[in-house]
Parts: sequence; structure tokens; C-alpha cells
Amino acid sequence: MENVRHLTGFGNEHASEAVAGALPVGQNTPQRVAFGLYAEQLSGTAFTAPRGVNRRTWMYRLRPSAGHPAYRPVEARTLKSGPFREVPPSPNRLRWSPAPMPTTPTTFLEGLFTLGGNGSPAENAGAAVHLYAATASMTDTAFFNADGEMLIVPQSGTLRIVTELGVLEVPPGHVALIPRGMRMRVELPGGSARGYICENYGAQFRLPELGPIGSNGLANPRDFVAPHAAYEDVERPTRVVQKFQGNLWETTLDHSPFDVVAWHGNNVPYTYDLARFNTINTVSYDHPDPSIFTVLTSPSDTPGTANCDFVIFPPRWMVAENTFRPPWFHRNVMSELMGLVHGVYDAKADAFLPGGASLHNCMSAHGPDRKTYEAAVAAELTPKKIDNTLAFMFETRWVIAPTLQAMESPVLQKDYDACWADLPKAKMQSSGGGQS
Ligand SMILES: O=C(O)Cc1cc(O)ccc1O
Ligand SMILES: [Fe+2]
Repeated sequence: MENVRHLTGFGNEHASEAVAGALPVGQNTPQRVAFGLYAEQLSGTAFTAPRGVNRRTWMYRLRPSAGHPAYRPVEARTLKSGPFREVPPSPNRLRWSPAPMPTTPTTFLEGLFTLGGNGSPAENAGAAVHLYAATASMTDTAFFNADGEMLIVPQSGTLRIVTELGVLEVPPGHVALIPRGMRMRVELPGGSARGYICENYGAQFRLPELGPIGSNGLANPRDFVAPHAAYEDVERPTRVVQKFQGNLWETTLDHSPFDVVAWHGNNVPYTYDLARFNTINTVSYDHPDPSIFTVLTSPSDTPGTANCDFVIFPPRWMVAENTFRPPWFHRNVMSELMGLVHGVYDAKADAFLPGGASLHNCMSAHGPDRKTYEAAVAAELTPKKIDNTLAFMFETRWVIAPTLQAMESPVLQKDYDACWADLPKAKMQSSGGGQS
């Protein structure tokens, strides 16, 4: 009964205690909490947010978080933040090969490299896209992000993420969602790890509406897993680093901040196994819009126009008749940043590599590369499984401005445009209505 050990269900009111009797019954703040624990609330939405989206968690801890010395600024190095104004946002299609792993010991926090983003923490809107490449576990260090929640997409190497509410194991193929402000420490059981992060400055990610799909499908709520309470009673100097309005600040505690003995609430970290995604696709003709593959969405103030969608392209059967089956040629109002966890993406036969990334901003013309196009128009349309692949996209209503370091990166591909060059001209009958 492995499942009994998990707390499941997206947005649920979870409760967990590492020590029996630590969690108050029937109220949040008794005059005296069991064992002398301190009650502390972490909110993820305004107190008055509508009930359906309101998120907060109550923690019962050895010491209140308030007991800390002043934070002092520290260098953020390759971690950048909105507003993204270092370089004019490029209308060009951009693609990066995977960056080499660091050759010196580098933690998750030290190895963050920002590709680009939009909006800013000050506006509570937009998102940033970071890559991480780590070769060392964080030790006696905790990090929290006051600027937004973080959706972590491992590409290689399992992450063990210690959070205030418990421990998450996140192998490639799974994702983790860490609420704004929640302390975390990232350990590497396999010694190294690489992946992608969407730092969401806007409204918290949630499950998309299902409309005519009905009451089941896509990412089912029950497959999101929250940790059990687990605490450290450690009296050792611990660095706490926070990202606040784009800058990093740090202070030192004389104890571990992972000292929450019990908690209850719905503002919690989650993991989700993307293999659980219930993929829906055409069984008749034509390639649907990729919104059909939305795992999580962060809405903006305009209904149906996301601050950021997290979309995946998982293994699936392709059965469409009389159809060009791969993604079509298109120019979108929304901007698209893509990554690849493993395998080959069905629009790009070449050079879109696991650990790499591509950026197709608002109105930039893109779609299948020439090799994909030629294979798809020639293909015999028997049922075929697209297998052993996992690509994803962060899609956002605002243009994603790359950072200077992303534009100057040696792994920025110089010849991406060439994959659409030399597509043969259509052969019109000369009797048609064309003018010459
Ligand atoms: O550009 C891409 O590869 C992403 C994408 C996939 C798809 O199936 C349809 C549209 C789209 O933007
Ligand atoms: Fe696209």
C-alpha cells in the first residue's frame, strides 16, 4: 500500500504530522501549541482571494521563521530577473544546444542560468525561464523565492528537494512545483542533474478547465503528490538565500529552517509524473492546437489568455487520416519556449536536443523543419506511436526577452533558420488565377 504514504490531490486541504499530536485539532492557533511549537501561516494568495483559488498553509515549527538576522545582498551571477531589458527582444527564431555540465562543484542554486522571460516580480505578472546544471548537493543552505513559484522540469538526474513541508523525489519525466516563499534545499542523489525551471511571477499554476472534455482527463488531480511532514532538529549555521525583486539576499541562521513538525493546508509543494498525463488527440483528422496538451496553467487577467501555460508533447498514438500529422507551420500571438527531456520532438528531426531549448516569439514563423515536412507528406498514414519522447513548452501571452548571456552563449545555434530553408515551392498548374 505504497500510496497510503502519499498525500495526493491537486489543491486539496492536506494535513501531515511527523510526530503524533503535533498538529492542532479544530483550530490553527491554540494559545499553547503542542510541545511549544510555533504556529506560522504561509499564504500563496491574498487573504481575500476567491475560495476556489485561495491557498495557504499552517506550519508548526521548532522556531518561527521571523527569528533571523538581516539579509544582505549577494551576487546573483547568471540568475537574472524581470524586467528583461538587457537586449532588444529578438524577432528571430532562436535555439540553444545543451550547455556542457560545470567542471567545478556547482549546486542547483549556483548553477541557475536564466535564458529569458517577461513581466517582472514587481508587477506580479510574467515568467522567467532558467536552466539548471548542478554537480553538488546544497549543504547547510536553504533557498526561497519571494518572486514567484517554481515549476522544475528535470532533464537528467534525480532531484531530492527538501522543503519545509517534507521531501520530494523528482526524477526526469516528473515535475515539481514549489510555492512562492517555501524554503528548499536541492540534493543530488545521483551526483549531477540538469533541467529547466519556469519561475512564475503571476497567478499560481492550476489545472486547466476541461470544457467539453468532461470531468476527467489531461492531468488528473489525484496524481499530484505532496510530501509528508519531515523535520530537521539541527543546530548548525545555515545560510538562507532568497530571491527578492530580482536580487539575491542572504542571512545565516544558527539552525536548520527545515524544522516544521506538522502542517496543514493547500499551499504545498507537489510532484507530478508526466507519464500519468491522460493525452487527448485527434482520432479523425487534423493536428489539434497544442493547448490540448496543457498540464498546468497560470491565468492572466484576460480569460483564456495565459500568463503561462505548461504544455507537454508526450508519447501518443497518431492515427489522423488524410492529415499532415506533425505540428503545422504557424505564426502565433503567444510566445513559445520549448525544451526536451528525452527523445526526438515530432516537429524537429534534427538538432533540437535533450537539455537544449528553442524560442519562437510572438508572430515568428515556425513549424516542422524541412526533413520533418518531407517525411510527413510522404508518410503512409497507418496508426503510429510517437514513443520514447518528452518535449514541453512554456507558452505565454508576453514576448520572452532573452538575456544578454543567452544571446552571447556559445551554445546558441548560429544556423537555426537553415532548417526551414529550401522548402520547395508549390507547383501550381499554369492555368490558375495567379499573376506573374
Ligand atoms: O511550435 C511548436 O512546435 C509547438 C507547437 C506544437 C503544436 O503541435 C502546434 C503548435 C505549436 O506551436
Ligand atoms: Fe509553435
